[in-house]
Amino acid sequence: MSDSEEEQVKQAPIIKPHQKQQKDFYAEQLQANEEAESQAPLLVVVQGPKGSGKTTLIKSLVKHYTGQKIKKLVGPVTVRSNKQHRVTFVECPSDINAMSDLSKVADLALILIDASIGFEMETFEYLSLLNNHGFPNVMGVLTHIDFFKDNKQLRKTRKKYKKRFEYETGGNYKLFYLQALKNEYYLKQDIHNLARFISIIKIAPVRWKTEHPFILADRFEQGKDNTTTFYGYVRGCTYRLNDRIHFVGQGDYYIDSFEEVLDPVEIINNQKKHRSLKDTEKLVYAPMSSVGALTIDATAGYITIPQPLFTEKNKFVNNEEQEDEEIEEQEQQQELPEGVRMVRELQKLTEGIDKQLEEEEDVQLLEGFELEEDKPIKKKNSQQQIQQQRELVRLKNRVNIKIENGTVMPITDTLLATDLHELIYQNKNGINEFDSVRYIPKVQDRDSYREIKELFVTGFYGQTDVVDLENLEKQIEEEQLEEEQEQVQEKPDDNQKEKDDNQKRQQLVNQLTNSNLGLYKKGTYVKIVIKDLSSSIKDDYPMILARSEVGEDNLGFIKIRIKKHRWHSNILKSNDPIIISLGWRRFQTIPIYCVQDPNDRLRFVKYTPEYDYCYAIFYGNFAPQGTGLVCTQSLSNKLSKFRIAATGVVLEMNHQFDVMKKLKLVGEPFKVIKNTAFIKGMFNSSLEVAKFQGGLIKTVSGLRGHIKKPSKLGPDGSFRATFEDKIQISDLVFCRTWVRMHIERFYRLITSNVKLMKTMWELRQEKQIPLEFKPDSTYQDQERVPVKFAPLRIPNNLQQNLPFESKEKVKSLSFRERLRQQVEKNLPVKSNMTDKEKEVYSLIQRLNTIKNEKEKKREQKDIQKQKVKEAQIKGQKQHLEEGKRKYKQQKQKDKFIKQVKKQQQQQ
Ligand SMILES: Nc1nc2c(ncn2[C@@H]2O[C@H](COP(=O)(O)OP(=O)(O)OP(=O)(O)O)[C@@H](O)[C@H]2O)c(=O)[nH]1
Repeated sequence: MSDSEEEQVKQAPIIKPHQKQQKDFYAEQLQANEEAESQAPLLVVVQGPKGSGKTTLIKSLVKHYTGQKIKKLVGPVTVRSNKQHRVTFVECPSDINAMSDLSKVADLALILIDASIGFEMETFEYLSLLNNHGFPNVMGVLTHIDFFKDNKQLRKTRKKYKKRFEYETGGNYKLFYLQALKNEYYLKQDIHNLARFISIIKIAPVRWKTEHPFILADRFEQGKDNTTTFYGYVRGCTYRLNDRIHFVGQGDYYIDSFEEVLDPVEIINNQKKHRSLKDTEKLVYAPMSSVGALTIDATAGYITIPQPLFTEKNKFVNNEEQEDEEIEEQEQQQELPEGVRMVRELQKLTEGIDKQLEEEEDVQLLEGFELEEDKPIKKKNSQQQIQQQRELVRLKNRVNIKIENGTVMPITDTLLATDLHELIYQNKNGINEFDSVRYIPKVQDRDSYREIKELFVTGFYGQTDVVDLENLEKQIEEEQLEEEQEQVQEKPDDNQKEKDDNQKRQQLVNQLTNSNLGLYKKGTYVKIVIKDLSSSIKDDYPMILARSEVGEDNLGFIKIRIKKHRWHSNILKSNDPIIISLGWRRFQTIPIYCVQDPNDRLRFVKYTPEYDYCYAIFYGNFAPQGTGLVCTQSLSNKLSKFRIAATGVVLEMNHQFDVMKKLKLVGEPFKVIKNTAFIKGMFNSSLEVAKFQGGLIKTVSGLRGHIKKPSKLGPDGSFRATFEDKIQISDLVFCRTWVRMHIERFYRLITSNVKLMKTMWELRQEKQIPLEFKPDSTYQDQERVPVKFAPLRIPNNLQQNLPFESKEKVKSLSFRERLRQQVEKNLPVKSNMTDKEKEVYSLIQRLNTIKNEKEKKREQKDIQKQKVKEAQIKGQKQHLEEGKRKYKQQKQKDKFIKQVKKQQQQQ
């Protein structure tokens, strides 16, 4: 061994035996956990709009898996799909609460789409709910395809729906087609394909469920002492028992008792490889529905026997009719299976078989066959039965029966078939059981087999059929050999046996410790008792009992990222109540919306943006970061508009959040001395000024300044401020401030009998209050007078010190300019013109003056005309608006009066 290798060996950790044991133990535990995890029934939620075929689909699937027919479907239905796999089907009502609850628990969602209508609003709502509560596996199912008679149109529609479904679900999920209905069930082949897909589907883990155990109750009972008992499988993950439970949609309750009970649809744990089920192993568990003839309600179970099987025929019908009916019945019975026919005939009997046997000698046990020789053999319907008859008669003529003491008794002609059984099997222990399939008595040992064999000796005693006996012996020997071989094969080696024993023991220990520690693994069937349930339970509504996680029932402020749903018609308003579905709980709260400024300040916004994200802060129960949530505005199920108002995700939880609203204080200067200005109108008292001392202020023109001290000049609340330059007296001065917004501590858990807070809109509608008119809030035309600034005059001192570039230059003036200056300064003007030129010049001047005057007048007229026109238009507009307002008010009044009258009439 080289040095490096030696070093490696030295560095490698030494695994001690007890460490290995521990490692093995953990590996086993892990494996056991994995096994247990796979054992919870797959929860399939069947969702779709009204009349899309949800019930029909569940019934068809149950019939496919178990052969059982469900008459009335209520609540969850669990079926055994194969030995290791169970499936629970739940129908999802169109109620938004039920949809939201079931979207949180589904392993697989079957989304039904009625092809004759197309995608409906519920489908999009449910997809949105699934999206925000951790997207589980989804599958689309297209029903009502038989609505399309034209093949081309059908193909086109299927393609269109497939494309849309893929777009909505992200392209990873399948869309199944259910071609048609046959006898109120979908076609076998379609259902077979769908069932196969359900059985093999790999379930994507949803984070919420892997951390939050729950029970979807499939049965409940209400006791006399105000207790309610729920039964269901533990799902999600291992249930660690605590003293409280959250009944989704009902509230939190203390657990009275919680225990494991017998699983109604157990997994079959045998080692055989094939997983398919025998008929006897097929099982459906639907305690609230009526399956086949069995109906279970809260207090009792009933078996329904179809009408024709138990009603006695009317005895007073005339004979002809009766005969006709009998013929009809016979014809019907010929089509029925033999077993059914026998049972029906037995039901017709007015007295017991024993009595009939006593009274009559020729009672038939085998139909169409009489053992009495005198009587002719009756005509049979089927060829097979005739053959059977002949063989039996032949047997009867030849048979001699050996009785136990060895004597041979010849058969009498009148021997009854019933006596045959007694004669053959009398006093034989262990051979009374019949294998009804093969008609071979079950035998414990070889001797008894032989004894029975002797009973079937044909002919006289002594002339036994030697070949038969040999065959039989051979057969027995072969069977024994086979049995031994099987035993040898099945016999496990000692190690394996020991391992199995250990495993069993470990399982038992685990079970005991788990139940003592209050751990209930996923897939355990449990019974939960809670007391004093405050409201009644609807059995067609999902009953989800979730573990109350520590901290999740605490209340505090939560910051979420939220986005208005693109299909919701209105934007959301701050301080308007909203219903939020977060975690297991649904509650009403009052959020305020905000956005984040670059300096991390949360700035209040009155409405949510139309297409963008913003933040919302509300008072609610805590949920882990990253949990998705869905907001709705009401619980009403009117489908007039898209019910999901917004969706979001939890970002942060805290006892308080600072959401600030911008507030601009405006003031006017009333005295300006150089860079100092005295400002009024910004504050109401000198105390307020003292609070803002040192604060930053700004003029409209952009000059910055500081608030100095309260001033005695001017009204109360005036102050002295300094600016970086002298401000104008006409300037406005602003002070930008922020006000902390109050977030309401309002929280109302949604239960079945909760009263919700109304939104402003609802209140206005109810009380007929029109929108408040604020004249200040309306936009008005602004008339801005242009400011006349005084000409710039630079003092001589300053001008002398200025650099040459900025100095005033000596300009050479033109003749005209010089003239104007002379006129302005009243200096005598030297004229070079002749008299004639002067005359012409003065004439031109006069004409110009006249022209200018005329133009001036025309301009003034035009302006006046324009003003008149504008005034006319303005007047018309105001008049129109006034008219509109009055009309609206009148309409609202009429509506209100009508409602009042209606209410009075109803009273
Ligand atoms: N022609 C045709 N009829 C169908 C199909 N699927 C369902 N139906 C019929 O549609 C009707 C409604 O079916 P249901 O299974 O009760 O539908 P649902 O979704 O459970 O209805 P709700 O419980 O009212 O929400 C029944 O009369 C069905 O027979 C289909 O593919 N083709």
